Parts: sequence; C-alpha cells; structure tokens
Amino acid sequence: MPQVSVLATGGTIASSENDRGASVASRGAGELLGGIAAGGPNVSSRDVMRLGSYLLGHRELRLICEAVAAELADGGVDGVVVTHGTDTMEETAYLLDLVQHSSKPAVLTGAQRPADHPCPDGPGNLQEAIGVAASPSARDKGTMISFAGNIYAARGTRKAHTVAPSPFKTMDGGPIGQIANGQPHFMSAPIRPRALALPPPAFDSIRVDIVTVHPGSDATLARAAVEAGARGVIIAGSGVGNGNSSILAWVEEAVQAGITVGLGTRVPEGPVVPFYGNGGGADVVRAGALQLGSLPLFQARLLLALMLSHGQKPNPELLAAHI
Ligand SMILES: NC(=O)C[C@H](N)C(=O)O
Repeated sequence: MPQVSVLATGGTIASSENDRGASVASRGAGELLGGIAAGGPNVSSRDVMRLGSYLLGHRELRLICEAVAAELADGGVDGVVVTHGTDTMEETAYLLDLVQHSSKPAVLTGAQRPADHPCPDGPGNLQEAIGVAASPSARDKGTMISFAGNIYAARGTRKAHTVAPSPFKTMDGGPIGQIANGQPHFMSAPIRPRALALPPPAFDSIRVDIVTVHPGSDATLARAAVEAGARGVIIAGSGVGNGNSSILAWVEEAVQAGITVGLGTRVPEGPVVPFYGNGGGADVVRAGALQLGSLPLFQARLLLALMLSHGQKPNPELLAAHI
C-alpha cells in the first residue's frame, strides 16, 4: 500500500467562522483527514502552520519547502500532499517545484469553500490529491496542483478566478492531467529545469517588488521599492512588456546601481516580446532589464528572490531554462 504524507498549512480548506463572523484557518491536518473516506493509501500527517495563504511571507514559504523536502527524502514515503490556501498556492507550488530534487510527487490542494460550509469542496479535493500523490504515474512530474478534478503543473499556473470552485488555470496551456474515480490520468508532463538548492535563511528577508505600468504611471513606486530595500524590481509592463520614458530612465539608473530589474507583462497570457521603442520593451531591455518570457509575474518574483538569496545575480543565461 502506498504511503502519503499530508502536510497542512491552513487556507480555506482548514477555515471556519470565528466569533466575528469571519472565516479563519483553524483546523489541523487530523481534522481535515477526518472528512475523507476510509480505504486507499496509508496516510500520515503533520501541521506545518495554520494560516490563510494571504498571510504567508518568505519565511513561511522556506519552512514549507523544508518540510516537503524532508518528507520526500523519507524512504517510507511515496508522495506528499500540502493543503494550502488558494490565494498564493501558485507561488508556493512554483517555489517547491524549483527546489524539488526528488522524483516523488508533491501535490498541493485546498478549497474554495470553508470547512464549515454546508457543502465543502475540501474533503473531495484532499482525497483526490492523496490519490495523485500515491500514484506511480505522478512520478517525475515535480510539484503539481490538484484541484476540482484537474492536475496542473506548478509553473505557469495561476489562480484565475476569485470564487469559482475550479479557480486555477495554466497560462498558455491547460491541465496536465485529470482525475476520474480517484485515479489520475496524465495527458502530458511538465518540462522542468534542473532543481535549485532549497531557499537559505537569507531568503526570508530578500525583497523583490512588482511595479505596474499603466496610463500615467511613473518611476515613483520603483524608486520607493529600492529605498525600502528591494534587491530586485519587476516591471509589470503593458502589452508585450512595455514601460514608458519615466520607467526607462529609472531602469538605466537602477541597473547601474546593481538592482536586478525584470521585465514582465501585466497581460495574463503570452510571452514578453521586447520590440517597441520610446520607453517600450526594446529600450527597457537595452537598459539592462531581464525579460521574463512567459513566466507569470508572481512566480518570476520568487525565482529572482531565490537566486538573489543564494548570492547569484540573475542574468539571461541563469533565467533561460525557467522563462
Ligand atoms: N480559497 C482560499 O484558500 C483562499 C484563502 N483566503 C487562502 O488563500 O488562504
């Protein structure tokens, strides 16, 4: 019988109403597992933290990475499930995938309706995620998100709907698998770059900010980010990744000062293609910004933070396999 380790971190799957009528993460792994049917793989569980994922910082992400790595390294464990809030699941999943050396699967899941809802979706999602983590067919696919019957690769997947029961979407793609009768059926496998080292303690305090381009935007917020200690700033450019003259002047200055500047796009799908002038993407990249390809902004933010925390200065060669 396969052995699956369930690590609980909080999120709506673990949430119930408090005395102010607000939903808060309050249930641990044991309670979550109490809601699923008997039979199936052997399951062990552990509470790593109990937080809504909108409250996570880099330190919490590092602790989740360490907890998952420890379980995957256990010879008696075949796969790991992480229960997690959906708000920032795309970030934790991507970071876990970046640092996952094991061929065993790590599977994140959660819920859109709280645990005390009359019709909660958490128990079904958890049961399916356990089935994915236990399956030999899930090996060599890294970290995945299993949610509402679909399995998504970590890279490129975003929360694309605030309340829909199936809120995830892989940008420029679709799910890599589906679950039927508790069994995963994979249609494809993600292309994964060579795994990076786990985040070091320095990761906790690395600051990488995102600044959005919009009509009338200037470099005030980018400048403020650096003043607040940001080692990296990602420009969420318009369209194919465009700035403007104010942003361009700031990029020239910031790159000279050793700040890592990334150029992404505020458009949900499609790659950054720097070819416009007058402060557009071609100028911003010429000024030293690193174009971030099709990697979603919030995942790119973690990639830059991880590299910086390892003492690596991100450059086009280092980013090539990831974007
Ligand atoms: N559906 C959810 O889990 C949302 C929740 N606010 C969280 O991310 O923790």
